[in-house]
Amino acid sequence: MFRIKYLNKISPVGTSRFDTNYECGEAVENPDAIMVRSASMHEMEFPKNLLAIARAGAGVNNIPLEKCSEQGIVVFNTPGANANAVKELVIAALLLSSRKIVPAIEWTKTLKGKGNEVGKLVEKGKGAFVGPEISGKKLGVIGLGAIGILVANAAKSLGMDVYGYDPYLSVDAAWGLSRSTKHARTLDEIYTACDYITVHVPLTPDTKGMINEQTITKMKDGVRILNFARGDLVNSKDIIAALQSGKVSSYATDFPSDDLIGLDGVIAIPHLGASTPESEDNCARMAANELIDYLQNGNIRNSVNMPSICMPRDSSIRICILHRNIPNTISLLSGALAESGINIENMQSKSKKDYAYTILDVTGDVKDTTAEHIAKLPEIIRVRIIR
Ligand SMILES: NC(=O)C1=CN([C@@H]2O[C@H](COP(=O)(O)OP(=O)(O)OC[C@H]3O[C@@H](n4cnc5c(N)ncnc54)[C@H](O)[C@@H]3O)[C@@H](O)[C@H]2O)C=CC1
Ligand SMILES: O=C(O)C(=O)COP(=O)(O)O
Repeated sequence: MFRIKYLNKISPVGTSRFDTNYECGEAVENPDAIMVRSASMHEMEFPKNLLAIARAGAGVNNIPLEKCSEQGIVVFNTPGANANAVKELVIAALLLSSRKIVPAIEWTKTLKGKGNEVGKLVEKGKGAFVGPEISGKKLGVIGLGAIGILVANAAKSLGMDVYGYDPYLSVDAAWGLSRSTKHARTLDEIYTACDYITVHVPLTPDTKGMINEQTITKMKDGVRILNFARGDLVNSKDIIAALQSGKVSSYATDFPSDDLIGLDGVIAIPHLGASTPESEDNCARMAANELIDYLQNGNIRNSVNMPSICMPRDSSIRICILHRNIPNTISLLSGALAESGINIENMQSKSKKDYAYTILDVTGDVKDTTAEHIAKLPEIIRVRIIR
């Protein structure tokens, strides 16, 4: 029996994947795995038996990754599962930031009760809400991952001239990107050329505050900035000053903060990027499948802190070992198993930065003490035997 704790509401399309071998819910104690969306886990103490955390979504800045790695907790996310939902909201925000739609709707409400005058008042007042078309304008997309690519391609099909910047662009991503996207080799190319700039990078120490006074200065006067990635990518104080001076004409964000709410030029949306039934279902399904395959088979797919390994199961006993990525660990492991008369039938080992994962399918008399014996070897973080 595995225990799964939910820290946020997770779509039943995912939770229904857990059969009677699982006890699941928000009240579950001492879990073997956690499913989470945006709840912050930084202050949490993790139980010793916690094996995995699945983020039903993309961003993992709410999870203490280093602490998880040190404690042998595999962290999964669901790459691309909510990308279309975010893309659609970003396209809406491009138009909202251009056409003054929100203040215009608010103004229209003030005409309530004016009876037959409404039509005349509309025609008289609409001049205050003129805004440019996006067709033919330059859009800079920073971060060409699952979301950035969809945004770039959709903007292209709406007639925009799209510039993309991503120094770590994956080969798969490159295949998906419209060939007409202009390759910006530096951020400055985006900053100086673009009328609209949209950010789609993860929040990390490197990207925190990347949109700030210095970078805004390089941008075109009247630039429109969109942030549907994470609030801390943009320095609030600096963007507010730039809005007030007119340097930035609009800031659309999915991450409202107290200082931004209600300011002229700010379009603040309550983190709705992934809030569609389709994306909630996709993320939950993918996250649940990742957990099930890890808990039952030791397979790792889409982990952000550990390498991916998927090995089909046969009738052997499986030993799963999370360890540090240092030379000689594999030979220590095989030596320890040989001493206990255990034969390795199949194995895979992969590393990711400082950590590595090894799956051994074995035959022989595997006792529970075997795991304890291996766990005492240097640099071993966690050992699990799956029968
Ligand atoms: N508003 C919302 O509800 C949602 C927000 N997000 C946010 O959007 C971010 C991106 O999501 P995905 O596209 O799904 O992730 P992804 O991992 O597919 O793409 C991120 C891209 O950013 C690139 N990148 C990393 N550092 C960079 C840098 N310094 N400069 C330029 N590019 C850089 C990577 O190479 C990668 O291609 C997430 O990390 C999350 O914070 C994601 C989903 C929903
Ligand atoms: O996937 C992401 O990174 C998101 O920001 C979506 O967050 P949510 O699952 O809607 O709380």
